[in-house]
Amino acid sequence: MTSLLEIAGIGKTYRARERTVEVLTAIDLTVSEGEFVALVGPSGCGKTTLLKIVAGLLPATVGQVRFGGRPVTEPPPGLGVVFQEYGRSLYAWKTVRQNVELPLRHLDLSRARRRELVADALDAVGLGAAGDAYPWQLSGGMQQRVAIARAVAYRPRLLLMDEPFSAVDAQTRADLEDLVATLWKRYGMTIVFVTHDIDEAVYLSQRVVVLGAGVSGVQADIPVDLPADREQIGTRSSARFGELRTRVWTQVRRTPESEMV
Ligand SMILES: Nc1ncnc2c1ncn2[C@@H]1O[C@H](COP(=O)(O)OP(=O)(O)OP(=O)(O)O)[C@@H](O)[C@H]1O
Repeated sequence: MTSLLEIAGIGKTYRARERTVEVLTAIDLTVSEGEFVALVGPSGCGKTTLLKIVAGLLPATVGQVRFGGRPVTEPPPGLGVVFQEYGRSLYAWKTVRQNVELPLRHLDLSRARRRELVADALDAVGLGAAGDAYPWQLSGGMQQRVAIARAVAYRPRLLLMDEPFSAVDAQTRADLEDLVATLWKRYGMTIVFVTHDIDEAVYLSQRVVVLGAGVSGVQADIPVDLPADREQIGTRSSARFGELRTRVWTQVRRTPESEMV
């Protein structure tokens, strides 16, 4: 597989008045085209910071990110992002359809093609009938489906997701996890998924990357050799799932100040 994303020697130090905080040190990570990678680590270890650097939203202090072979210096085309705070990422005064269509307006597409992509994305997330609704008329889980539809309508090569399901109830969360797994296969995207939830990381991904607080480099990179077809009850109750979650937990707990839930 060819590598789509190359993170090389990334370090980030935040400087605020007299205080400096070194958040990331010497992070090297390569993600292949089509891979699903989960990123976990204790609270404050810099997961969101790393995602923002990869997205071109924040400059690194040292190191380089390459996406599709090109250095990332600003948000690159072909990259989509879904954050936790979906409520704030949707425009309340625009309909669901208009929200999903918005990023497509920057692309050189005919109106008919744009409409086709929006309809396909809304169907894919199970909201084919909700195009005329406004976000505030929808439940939290449905709003997050809109945010996901908006990202996939754009057909990104790489989708970055930052704790996208931490604000929804357990049942909705399970449904959204399965939705993302289906979309990943359907669109052939590469996904980097940040989560606090180790079981979620193992359930969804092909590889779990552990970042440590105050640790130089990636702490662990654990392949998830579960069958490709996963199912909430069967997969999570398998012996191999249990072994993998224990391995990831052990790595996360090795880091000081662990605050994992
Ligand atoms: N703009 C900023 N200025 C100064 N410090 C910052 C800034 N943004 C983040 N930090 C600090 O950097 C550290 C890492 O934050 P970040 O949000 O990347 O971690 P995280 O692993 O995603 O945390 P969580 O799991 O709690 O979301 C934290 O200590 C945070 O307080």
